[in-house]
Amino acid sequence: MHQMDVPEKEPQPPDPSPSSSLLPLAGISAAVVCLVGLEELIRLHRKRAQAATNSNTTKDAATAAKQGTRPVHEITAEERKALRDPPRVPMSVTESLALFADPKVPHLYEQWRDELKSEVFCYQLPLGKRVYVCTDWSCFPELLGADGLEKTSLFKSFDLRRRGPFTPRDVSIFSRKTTGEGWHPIRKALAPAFATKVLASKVPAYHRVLGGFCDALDSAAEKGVSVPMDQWAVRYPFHAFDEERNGEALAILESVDTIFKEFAQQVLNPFRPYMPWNDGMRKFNDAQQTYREIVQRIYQHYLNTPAEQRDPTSIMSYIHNAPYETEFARLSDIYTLINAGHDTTGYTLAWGIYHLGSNPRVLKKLQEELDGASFVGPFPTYEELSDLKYFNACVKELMRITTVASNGQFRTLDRSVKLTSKGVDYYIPAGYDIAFPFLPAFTAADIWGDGKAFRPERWLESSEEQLKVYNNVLRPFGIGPRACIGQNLATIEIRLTLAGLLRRYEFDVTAEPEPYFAITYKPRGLRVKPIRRRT
Ligand code: HEM
Repeated sequence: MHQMDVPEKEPQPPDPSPSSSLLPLAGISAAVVCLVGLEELIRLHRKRAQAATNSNTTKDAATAAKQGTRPVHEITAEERKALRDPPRVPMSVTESLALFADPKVPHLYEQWRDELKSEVFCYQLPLGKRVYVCTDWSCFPELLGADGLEKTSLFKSFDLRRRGPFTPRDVSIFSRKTTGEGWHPIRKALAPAFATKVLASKVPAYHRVLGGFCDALDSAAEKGVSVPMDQWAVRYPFHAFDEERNGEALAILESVDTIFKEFAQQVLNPFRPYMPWNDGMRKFNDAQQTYREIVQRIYQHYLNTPAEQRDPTSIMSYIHNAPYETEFARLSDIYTLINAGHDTTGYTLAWGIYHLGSNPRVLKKLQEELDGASFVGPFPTYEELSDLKYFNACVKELMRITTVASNGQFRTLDRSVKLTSKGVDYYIPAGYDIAFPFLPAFTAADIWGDGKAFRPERWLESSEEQLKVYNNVLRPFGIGPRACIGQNLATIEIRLTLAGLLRRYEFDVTAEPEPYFAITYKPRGLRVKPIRRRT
């Protein structure tokens, strides 16, 4: 039997214990570095990035052409004069600090856009950091497409952390560089696992998971009690690896808040990973330790399965066979796929139940369509759902109005760019991060009219021209080479589960959700009472 050599062979972690005699010294040094030197370091770094982009334009273009990577057009001093600086959100340092701890950021993008009357703007963070924001979807393809910007290095914070030195070869598919070595071979090796044909062949397994969800809802319905749907919906997504390990996956998700909080802190202070005495870092490290063990168990379970019993088309088999540079990167991908796959689909389902539970008119129409369709088994299959027009419109509307990846795509400006929005040419300087949030674009009044209303009819009654615009804007899985690898899995999962549940139950919303952003956009606190339908 193949035994895993991770993490036994890993270097031991630096001792995070507060009793270390070096701790006070380390604390003082880090504090000095953080408080005095950090701003200067960041300023110098930005200056260097800017100078490098300015002086290396021709060299970069030649190298890029040679390597098959993107060419870089740098803005000349002459061009720069004609460009406008994006407006800045008026905000004090205290306000910006509070902002990063606030889980409602996606809404602020819309608020700022309206207050500043501009789809392109920036906000200042402490320590010389600045984040640019573009809410104008028509600018997305140029900067997120094939020759677009690189993912921000901040995404590394979402990776499984190695004990001891963490190298660029250890990061997951999520945070690897698009242009370097490593990302393409792994992405190519994993992509077949997410082909619709492969996923559709696993529908019987998905139905078993759905059956478990229904058993739990039946029991709640019999007792007449309400259930916390935000928590339940993440419990039942079809597990990316195998049905038995669902509990393990959940344990990872349970501490997603810890990761998010720490991520937000690291945006403000990139030295935090080197401050193991800090309480937030300590919790983060504890969570990471737990995750390393869980992910290791999940992979070991696969390795312990005799080869002839393994499903060669499972995601885990593809991970097992992919050409990872380090064994740790393999584990990091298992972790990333659980994180990226479970929480997103789970909360989309929870939002779906909320929207349908609180829109009796829409639910009635949808249930009439589902009742009128003929399904062979107790739950619909993927193919059986494809022709249900109103159902399809409801799913689209759900992916739009409370899109779970609400903050969209986040990139680093490795060059200065000209961004044209609503007829104005803006200058965005190299060295900063730029956000392309989805929620403002998916609900904008100038595109959707009543964009804040859950109205599936917009997908059925609009002109062809209008639908073309809608479909261009609504890209909840992102665009470009880094768009979501799991979008087919998510789509199948959301469709099968929603149709399966809504044929069987009415959902009485007993507690309204509080929209909450922690990596994804969640209906926190949503409670619903399931009521079995008489069909
Ligand atoms: C409703 C469900 C989902 C939504 C809305 C969603 C959305 C997204 C978006 C917008 C991105 C692009 C991020 C960027 O470019 O910065 C992304 C990337 C990614 N997603 Fe999803 N996702 C969903 C489900 C899934 C599932 C089910 C999986 C896997 C099991 C998954 C795995 C990934 C991975 C690995 C990436 C990074 C791809 C790369 O950088 O090459 N996602 N997702």
